Amino acid sequence: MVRLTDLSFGYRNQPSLFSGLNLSLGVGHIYGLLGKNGSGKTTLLKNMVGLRSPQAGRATVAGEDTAKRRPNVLSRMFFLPEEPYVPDQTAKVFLGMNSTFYPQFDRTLFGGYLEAFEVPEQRVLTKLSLGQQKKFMVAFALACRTKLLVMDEPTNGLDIPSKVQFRKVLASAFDEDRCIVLSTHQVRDLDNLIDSVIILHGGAIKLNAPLDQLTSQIRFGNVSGADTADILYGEQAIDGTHAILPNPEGASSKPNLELLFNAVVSDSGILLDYLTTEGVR
Ligand SMILES: Nc1ncnc2c1ncn2[C@@H]1O[C@H](COP(=O)(O)OP(=O)(O)OP(=O)(O)O)[C@@H](O)[C@H]1O
Repeated sequence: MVRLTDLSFGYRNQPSLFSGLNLSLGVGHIYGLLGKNGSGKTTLLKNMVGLRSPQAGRATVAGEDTAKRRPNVLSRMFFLPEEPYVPDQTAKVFLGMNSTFYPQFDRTLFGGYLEAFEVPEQRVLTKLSLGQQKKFMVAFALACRTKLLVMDEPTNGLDIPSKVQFRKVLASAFDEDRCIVLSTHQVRDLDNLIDSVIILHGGAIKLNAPLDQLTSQIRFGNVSGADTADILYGEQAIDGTHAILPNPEGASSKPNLELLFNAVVSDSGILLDYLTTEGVR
């Protein structure tokens, strides 16, 4: 569905952010793109959807270069920026002007999402609070039912109940024909929501793997004392060492995204080397 091939990009008069980057994303997945502040997540997503043009290499969706901004490609994807712009209009006027670009837009679903987010439908959009504006745009993005949906930091600015609602609504909107990409630097926000993780660090994709494939090869758990010998990565805590371990017996464990992220961006390459050996990366 999405393919970045040997992609290089840097802003004018700045060092290159990516050089020869490759990434392939398929339908039927909700990807979490994780990276530190300033690692280039937004820039990567903008290259993906054609809002920035690669200096070398290609970004394609369904085989077409997104930088060409062809209408038939644009109607199949939706990019929601971190701080979406809303016009000084009512929802009705906004929908009239924008939903026509998306042939699969579903008005009933949209109304249901707004209700779930408790966003009033009659108000002028600029009169909504920033959180309500964001939820309005999330509802619109989901209701467009595009094959590719890319959301940059979708949970930023949402209160805790809204984050819970966001998970529910997104899970209900997902189907096997869609590819959803969510970026965040707040790793915990994506817990129990994504099925695949992409980690961007140092201008490269350090990891791109389904969580079930990861947990078949590694185990997340707490260990203490003598058990620490096998650890691929660990962090000391009050209740022992929160650890990532080899998983030769294929035991099931709940992925700890924060620990995984810290392990991948740490200087220790032990976990990544292990995953390479096990064929997960
Ligand atoms: N329009 C721009 N012109 C020049 N430099 C930019 C521009 N936009 C971003 N940058 C720089 O590119 C780098 C990557 O920025 P980007 O916004 O892609 O990172 P990010 O991972 O999304 O960060 P965050 O998690 O803080 O949102 C940063 O060093 C940033 O200062």
